[in-house]
Amino acid sequence: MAQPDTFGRYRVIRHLGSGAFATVWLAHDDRLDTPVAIKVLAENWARRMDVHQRFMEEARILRQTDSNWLVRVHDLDVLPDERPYMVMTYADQGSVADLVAKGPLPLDEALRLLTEIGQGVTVLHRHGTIHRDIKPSNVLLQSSPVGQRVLVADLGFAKSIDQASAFTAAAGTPGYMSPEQSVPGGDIDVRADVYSLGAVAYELITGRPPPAPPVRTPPGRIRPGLPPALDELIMSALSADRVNRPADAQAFTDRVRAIRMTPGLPTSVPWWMRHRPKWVRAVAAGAAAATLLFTSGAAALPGLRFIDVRDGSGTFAAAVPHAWARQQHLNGWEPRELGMLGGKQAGILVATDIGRWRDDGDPSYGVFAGVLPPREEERAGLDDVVDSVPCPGEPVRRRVDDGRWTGEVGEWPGCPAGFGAAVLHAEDGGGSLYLEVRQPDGRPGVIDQVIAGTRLLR
Ligand SMILES: Nc1ncnc2c1ncn2[C@@H]1O[C@H](COP(=O)(O)OP(=O)(O)OP(=O)(O)O)[C@@H](O)[C@H]1O
Repeated sequence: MAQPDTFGRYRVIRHLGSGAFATVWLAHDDRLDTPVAIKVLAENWARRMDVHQRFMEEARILRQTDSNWLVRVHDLDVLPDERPYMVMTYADQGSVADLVAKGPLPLDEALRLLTEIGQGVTVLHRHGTIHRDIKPSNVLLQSSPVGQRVLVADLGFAKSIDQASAFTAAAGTPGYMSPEQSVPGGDIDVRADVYSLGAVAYELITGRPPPAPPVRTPPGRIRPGLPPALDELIMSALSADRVNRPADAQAFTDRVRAIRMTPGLPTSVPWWMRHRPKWVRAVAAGAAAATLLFTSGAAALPGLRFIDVRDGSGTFAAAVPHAWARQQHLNGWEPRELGMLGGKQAGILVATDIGRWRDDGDPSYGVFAGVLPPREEERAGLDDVVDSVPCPGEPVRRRVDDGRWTGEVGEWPGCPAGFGAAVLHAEDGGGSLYLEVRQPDGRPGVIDQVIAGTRLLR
């Protein structure tokens, strides 16, 4: 596709991207001295009357709504070959899809974005329009004097609420699309957009879109420590039956705003979710990391062979079942994720699939062990961690006192991921550890075996 020099009075600078129906160019309005984005209908669609009309309709809706939360259309014109083009606000900071491609977002940022996206969709609903294709790549970002601003874009599938219950072709993007949208001719209303808002929320928080409906794994299972009200809101928005969703974008956004006001919201992204690409490299480097693995001298459970794994700083060694040690992250952890004081400490995570650590829908087997910060050592106990554990109910507790460690173990028998945790203090005063074991088949004695083979090295 050759780059045109101009569209009317707008001087073309470069190609920004192409979608299924249109191409978007960055151009400059020399008269007003400002950059603009120009969307031109693709040649192969220009003669399809329905596509042509939809393009014009998108431009009209964006012009009429004229909102801070939606891409603004400043002009609409036609090229000599009769293809229409619209002149829009230029979003200079990419899209929300670019942000989430780097991993889950800090909670405060995710909630801010959700509030602004919800405001944009609310404007559409008030205007009598259903967007029908809300997804991270259709939410653009623009810098402004007061910080980054969200612009909901791409109304190519938008429908007027009055017509939506009449014949409606199936449209939307799998993963973000409500179940009723996948039925051709199915009647839809504003709650289809509420489903998509729930799907975007799910992705901002967990780093991945929700599974196909019906969605059964709440985001809090993947990212523990979320306010329960947020888990409830996202799961209700993702209800397969729209009767159970918030009534419209306004109702959804009001609830996000209320959650943003909750005191003491955890802000940072849990350490195990932050560096996914690094873990993948750690797996690739598995052979090199073999120097860190030794067959454990500890007496093993029948059928389960244990190996020693040392953390990258050489602070401690832990015994873990050999079959679980497919992926390793050996470079420390952030005890702040458990609400504790202090910065980064030595820690390891060894699991069958680190990306699914704490995912109850499809759990992995694994062991996490991390050194507790010195100020926490004296007072830390199981009570300090139960709220961060991704399992319902109370644990079955028992004391540990094996000559090397004293402390407390908790096991959650009702938890589908077979979850056990321990807070341990070295009897020689050398330090303290937090330990998690996940084993969906719930073999008894595994956590004791891990504890027996775990020791501080200095
Ligand atoms: N106002 C804008 N400012 C900056 N970039 C934009 C703007 N509008 C669209 N783009 C970019 O142009 C590209 C094409 O956008 P377009 O809306 O045509 O299609 P799409 O959303 O990528 O795909 P589809 O419409 O098939 O879902 C995208 O990369 C989009 O981010």
